[in-house]
Amino acid sequence: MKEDTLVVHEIYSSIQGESTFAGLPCTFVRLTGCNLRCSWCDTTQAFHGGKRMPRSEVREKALAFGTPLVELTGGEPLLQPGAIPLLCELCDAGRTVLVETSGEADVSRVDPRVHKIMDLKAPGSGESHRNRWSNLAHISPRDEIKFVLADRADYEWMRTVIHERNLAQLNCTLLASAVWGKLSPKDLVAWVLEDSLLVRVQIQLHKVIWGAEAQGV
Ligand SMILES: C[S@@+](CC[C@H](N)C(=O)[O-])C[C@H]1O[C@@H](n2cnc3c(N)ncnc32)[C@H](O)[C@@H]1O
Ligand SMILES: Nc1nc2[nH]cc(C(=O)O)c2c(=O)[nH]1
Ligand code: SF4
Ligand SMILES: [Mg+2]
Repeated sequence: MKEDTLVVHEIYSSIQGESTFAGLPCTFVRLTGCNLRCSWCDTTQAFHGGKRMPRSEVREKALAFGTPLVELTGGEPLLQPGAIPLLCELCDAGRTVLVETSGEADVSRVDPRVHKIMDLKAPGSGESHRNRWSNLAHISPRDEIKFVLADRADYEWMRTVIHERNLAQLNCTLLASAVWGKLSPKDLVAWVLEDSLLVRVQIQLHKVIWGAEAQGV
């Protein structure tokens, strides 16, 4: 069955660099392939290649790192049918499980125990038209919606989306992140304070620690 194998770019442990889990030891399972091409994507190396592995092997390799926290990312992890049962099995194994997803893929079948970290792609990504707005119906208070912003226009788009889609009613964390090297976090913080906007500004911690070019961290 096509759910029995996964094409994997890498499996490694590091410090979680994003979301409200930032700073915690975490094992990352990064799947290969993505159907979007965000202009500023920092993981283009995961678009192609990878190694096809039995799902059981992916699971056991991830669990063997021993961290209580495990994240499935990519590429776009939810493009592979095996991602859904893998997330479920990692939860069954007692781990806190995160999935980092683009917001284009359907999240309705993700196990409710999983914390979904879902991007809403702003215009600067070039992929804003791909946002699957119906995904918002599957966001619970344990999930996090992330905006990665390239400029002031993206910030204003986020502000409009938060108000017009009434995202506060979802009771989930709203993350605002600057595209690394493009938008100054200082500017982002100033705008957030000016508007008293209820978002959590985040900095990609792994890039502060190891630099923007480091891979496998
Ligand atoms: C590489 S993506 C993989 C998961 C999924 N495809 C997605 O877009 O959420 C992981 C996260 O890194 C963020 N990201 C990618 N490039 C970035 C950059 N240059 N600066 C800040 N965040 C970036 C994405 O927006 C996403 O939240
Ligand atoms: N350390 C670290 N934390 C991360 N959190 C989300 C990441 C991702 O690429 O999805 C990521 C990553 O690439 N590295
Ligand atoms: S959806 Fe994620 S992996 Fe795909 S291009 Fe955008 S940031 Fe990169
Ligand atoms: Mg990353």
